[in-house]
Amino acid sequence: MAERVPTLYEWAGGAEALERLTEEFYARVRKDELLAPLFAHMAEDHPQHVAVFLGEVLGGPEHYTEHHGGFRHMLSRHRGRRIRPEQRARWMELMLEAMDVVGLPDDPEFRSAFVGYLEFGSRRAMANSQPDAEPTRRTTIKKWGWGEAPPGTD
Ligand code: HEM
Repeated sequence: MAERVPTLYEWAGGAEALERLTEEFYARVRKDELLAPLFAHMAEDHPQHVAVFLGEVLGGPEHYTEHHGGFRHMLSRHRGRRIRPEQRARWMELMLEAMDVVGLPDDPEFRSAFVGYLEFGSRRAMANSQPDAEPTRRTTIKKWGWGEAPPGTD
């Protein structure tokens, strides 16, 4: 029987690896002139909550849905923030740096899948943060997988 393909969450190193990622990322955000103003009032546990959210997206436990208000709560935190394209681009840049610094797996299969999600999520966050954003029908967190290149792909 074929072995089960690990989830992106498992491959990344689980909750602990994602927490290291978001701690490193928000340390950079706090010092960044484009992003710091947007996050000036974030709670102490914001990095940890985003790690839990990402874990759920990547196929880990559904703890953001069960304990942190779920998809609609995440949406409400972006609403009205008017994220600008250059802020989104910087957000991606700092995420990519943080991934390398904390040593997330750097195989092409994992990175392309994870970065694919971050491009998707950050563009959705930016769109939903505009004052004229269309209401979102989705109520549950979207899951992300390996896409075209699961581990072991030639
Ligand atoms: C894949 C992309 C993204 C994900 C998964 C994500 C996830 C989240 C989550 C889960 C929260 C709520 C945290 C909580 O429950 O406490 C949040 C809040 C927030 N996000 Fe995002 N986000 C993304 C992209 C962005 C981008 C691109 C920006 C801006 C450049 C942004 C700005 C914010 C801000 C300002 C908050 C509120 C912070 C506060 O509480 O003061 N997000 N995000």
